[in-house]
Amino acid sequence: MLYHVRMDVRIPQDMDAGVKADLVAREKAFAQEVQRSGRWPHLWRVVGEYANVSIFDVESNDALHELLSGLPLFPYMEISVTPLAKHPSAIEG
Ligand SMILES: O=C(O)CC1=CCC(=O)O1
Repeated sequence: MLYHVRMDVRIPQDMDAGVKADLVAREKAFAQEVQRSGRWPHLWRVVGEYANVSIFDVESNDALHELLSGLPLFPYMEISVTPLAKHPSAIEG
C-alpha cells in the first residue's frame, strides 16, 4: 500500500545542541536504512520549511505506524498520513 506522508519537524528551541545533532544523525541513518529497504521510495524537502513530503510503500496501516513511530524524531514531528489508491486515469502505477 502507498501512503503520502507529510512530516513537520518541531524540535524545541531550547534542546541541547549535542542532543539535537545526535537525534538528527540517528534520524538520517534510520531513514536511509528504510529507503534502502524499498519502503520509503520518495523523501522530499518542502521548500522553505523544516518539513518533508514522503511516499511510503508498506503492507498495512499498522506497518506504517510502526515505522513512523520508530523514527528518532517521532516525538518532535507533526505527521499527517494520506493513504493512496489507484487513479482510474493513471497510465502507470
Ligand atoms: O528533516 C526532516 O524532514 C525529518 C526527517 C525525516 C527523515 C529524515 O532523515 O529527516
